[in-house]
Amino acid sequence: MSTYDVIVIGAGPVGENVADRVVQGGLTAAIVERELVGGECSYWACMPTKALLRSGAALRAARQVPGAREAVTGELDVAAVLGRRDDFASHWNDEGQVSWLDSAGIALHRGHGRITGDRVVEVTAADGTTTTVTARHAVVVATGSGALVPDIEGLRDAKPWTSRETVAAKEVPARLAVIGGGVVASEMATAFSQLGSSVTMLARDGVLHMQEPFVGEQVAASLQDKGVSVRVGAEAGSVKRNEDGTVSITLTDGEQIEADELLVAIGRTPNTQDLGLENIGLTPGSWLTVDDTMRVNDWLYAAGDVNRRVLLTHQGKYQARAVGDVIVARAKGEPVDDAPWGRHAATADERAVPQVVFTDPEVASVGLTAAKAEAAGLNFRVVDYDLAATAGSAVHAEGYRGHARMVVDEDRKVIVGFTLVGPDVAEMIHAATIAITGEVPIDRLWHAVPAFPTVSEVWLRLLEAYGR
Ligand SMILES: Cc1cc2nc3c(=O)[nH]c(=O)nc-3n(C[C@H](O)[C@H](O)[C@H](O)COP(=O)(O)OP(=O)(O)OC[C@H]3O[C@@H](n4cnc5c(N)ncnc54)[C@H](O)[C@@H]3O)c2cc1C
Ligand SMILES: NC(=O)c1ccc[n+]([C@@H]2O[C@H](COP(=O)([O-])OP(=O)(O)OC[C@H]3O[C@@H](n4cnc5c(N)ncnc54)[C@H](O)[C@@H]3O)[C@@H](O)[C@H]2O)c1
Repeated sequence: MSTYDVIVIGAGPVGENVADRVVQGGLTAAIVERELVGGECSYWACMPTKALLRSGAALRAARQVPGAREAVTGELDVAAVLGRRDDFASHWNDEGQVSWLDSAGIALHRGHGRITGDRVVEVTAADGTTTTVTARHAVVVATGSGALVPDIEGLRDAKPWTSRETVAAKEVPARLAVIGGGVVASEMATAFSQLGSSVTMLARDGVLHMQEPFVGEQVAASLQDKGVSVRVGAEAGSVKRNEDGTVSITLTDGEQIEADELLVAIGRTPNTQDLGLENIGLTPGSWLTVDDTMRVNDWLYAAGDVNRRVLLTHQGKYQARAVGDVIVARAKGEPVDDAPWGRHAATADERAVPQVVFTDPEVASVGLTAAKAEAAGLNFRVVDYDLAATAGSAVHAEGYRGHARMVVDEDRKVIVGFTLVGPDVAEMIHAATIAITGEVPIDRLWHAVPAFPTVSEVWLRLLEAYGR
């Protein structure tokens, strides 16, 4: 069969969810994938990175509780951690996800997809053979993103690691240098220092600087405690891979840093370079601009990383649910609900994006930072509280250190931003996501009583500090 109702290019988490939603809505769908079904997230990003980080976090947690601490007598078993990572990456084999596609009734075309005309996609398989597939209703681009490598002298020739090589590393380098201070840089500096690397982080613009300022301060301090050299403001001027395999990085101020491997983690570039965008009047290599239903034009949609709205799996999958449903509605001539917070609009992309950074301490945030509330021109108030002052934190871990901030829209009396930094705060953020998405009035939140003694008691303390 070469004609389907919907063709999805890219079988990452987003593409898979679009196709599933479309089929559940009664249409036929094919997915085109050039590498592994499951995409970046399954094999080189979310899952394996969290597996690399979790063992160190569990060890830290045990060491912070007297009684458990005494039971921990050794160090991390590096081989076991890497083995667990391999399991989480399904040993880079996509059989499991392919059988899921099968069971969901989604056709798979393996190969590189290129758009050659309206609703037409040409698929080039690994052996060079081509197939043409046509969509009756829509083509959805869900091709994701790749690592951005900047034009630093000698960098490309030095064959740096991107997130892919780092996440899939078979051995732990003795010395790892990292260019970047964002999410990948911070998580991988945490993971590799736990695994025994001596890590130098060249954080030109600061550590996690897009978050509230106290986040970067606490994460950088903790990385330094682990022996990571955090060099805020340092910029690589040139890079050279030496004959003995080591890497020399010369900073713009002339200082030289030596390492065994170099990770470049300075952001992403869209996978649209060879997608045939020129055949439909769009620019190859550009991010795809979409409306709130992920529509590019009357038959083309783009969801996930490739539209640059939010580069996170859960938010891309949320977009996938909206776009899958809206394609079905439009195909069947049913009403489209694309008003803010409507079923077919990805409104939360702008108002309530949760993110967890799995550093030690963890960072969990949703909605606006104070800086973003200021930039949006809101009349807002910031309320801060020390997480270590909750009874739950003292029980949770000795020497618990953490912080919470709530940003309140004073005109509407609702929370518009919430940030936590502290050990194991990841699971606490969904309460804030619900408060922001539900626009729960502060007066009503007063009646949401946190259980004692949990770290969530910070909600009560923040509301008291706010003036309830
Ligand atoms: C190191 C790292 C850690 C991360 N950790 C997290 C995390 O903990 N939580 C989180 O929410 N997000 C995390 N992210 C972000 C997350 O990985 C992405 O947001 C997510 O993978 C985007 O999904 P996607 O389906 O849009 O794209 P992808 O997962 O990139 O999938 C796109 C797919 O399209 C295929 N493809 C591309 N072009 C073509 C073509 N022309 N023809 C056929 N197939 C094509 C690719 O091979 C790929 O399989 C992390 C990212 C990185 C780099
Ligand atoms: N836990 C998670 O949710 C998770 C984990 C990893 C990655 N991700 C996602 O993957 C995406 C990519 O992560 P990332 O860390 O590559 O990007 P990022 O945008 O988080 O951070 C990039 C950092 O590099 C800096 N930078 C930019 N250009 C530079 C240059 N030339 N030299 C030095 N520094 C430079 C930026 O100031 C920024 O601090 C992110 O958008 C993130 O959301 C999410």
